Amino acid sequence: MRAAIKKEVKNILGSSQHSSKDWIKQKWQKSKMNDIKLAVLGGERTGKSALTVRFLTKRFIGEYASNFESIYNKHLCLDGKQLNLEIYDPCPQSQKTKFSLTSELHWADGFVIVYDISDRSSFALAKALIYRIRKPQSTPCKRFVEPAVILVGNKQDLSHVREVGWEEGHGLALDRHCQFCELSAAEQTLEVEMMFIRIIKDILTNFKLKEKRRSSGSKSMAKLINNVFGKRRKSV
Ligand SMILES: Nc1nc2c(ncn2[C@@H]2O[C@H](COP(=O)(O)OP(=O)(O)OP(=O)(O)O)[C@@H](O)[C@H]2O)c(=O)[nH]1
Repeated sequence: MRAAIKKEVKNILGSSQHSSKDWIKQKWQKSKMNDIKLAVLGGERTGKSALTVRFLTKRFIGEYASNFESIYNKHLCLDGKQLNLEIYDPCPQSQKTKFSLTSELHWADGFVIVYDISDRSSFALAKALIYRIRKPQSTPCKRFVEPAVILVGNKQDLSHVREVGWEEGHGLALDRHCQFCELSAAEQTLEVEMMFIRIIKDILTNFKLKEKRRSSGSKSMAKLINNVFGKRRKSV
């Protein structure tokens, strides 16, 4: 039954299921400025697939197969710019074995970290994931730009059984320099769309910052080379 639903979603989206091997190969391909890679991570059953599918199809299907990881592709136009979006939706097994996030950190330009407001343990996991993503680099690099992150408290329609307050989510996001929102994949289409647009815009801002640092880095290198070799030539 679940597999049939997944097949339906796949047909709607033109998504691709990848073995871990394929995915690892893809990570090292050079990204272009208009290629955006987004990883949706979080605890089990928090609604990662529901949010992704809601964004891509505007539909809420209710049950999603969770035995394989997927990368969905979407072409979109934002502020007049054509973008190729890839969204990685892991399966619970892959998340359990890959908590180090090494591959995800290399692959993704941004992260949507999801917890369920009616499940405190999912908030603890979201917190751990954010701390991992925001962990200072072991080899600091001037050109390094922190990946864009949005913390999402899903299942807002279950406020009557809430275990995590809005303030807690907001506080964690502020503390770790992330965006934050609470919403319901089950009941809201626009809010889900706005959430994805927010993170995509942050990623685009990061791209510009990286490009600026790269070009100022190569200018200073050219200046340095000129100073060293230029002077030497004069003295000969
Ligand atoms: N009430 C409510 N249920 C939701 C919402 N979003 C998802 N669900 C339900 O939560 C369950 C898990 O949703 P999924 O989208 O499969 O969650 P997931 O994080 O992708 O799950 P795994 O990949 O299996 O860990 C399903 O029964 C969904 O119908 C929501 O906003 N409100």
